Amino acid sequence: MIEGLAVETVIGVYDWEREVSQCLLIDLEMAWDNRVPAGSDDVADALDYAAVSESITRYLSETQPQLLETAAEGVSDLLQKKFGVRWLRLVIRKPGAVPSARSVGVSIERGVR
Ligand SMILES: Nc1nc2c(c(=O)[nH]1)N=C([C@H](O)[C@@H](O)CO)CN2
Repeated sequence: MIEGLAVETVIGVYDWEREVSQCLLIDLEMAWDNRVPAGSDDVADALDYAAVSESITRYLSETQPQLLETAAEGVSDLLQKKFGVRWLRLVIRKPGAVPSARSVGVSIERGVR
């Protein structure tokens, strides 16, 4: 699980948004058989949350999508292909995008538990 991962990137549909960096907040739940790393005590058997966090940050910094939906589907594909995650629930929030709301964002669930 990863909660509140802050990623700075260019994100948004308006012209002014293509000129600035904004912060996204990411919450992520992922299915993984934790009995294997618990038995081996080896991070190589675990879903390394540091590596996952770094990959998400790099991916969003490089792709600079317009929509949160595009960002969410791209991150989901990345995690399934690169890390073999078979199920995930992902929330991407864009704080401040709607000033009268505490936060707005998208939530997706992909794969099979
Ligand atoms: N469903 C979405 N609606 C909107 C998005 C989005 O990514 N998904 N983005 C914007 C703008 O970029 C907005 O965040 C600027 O404040 C508007 N609606």
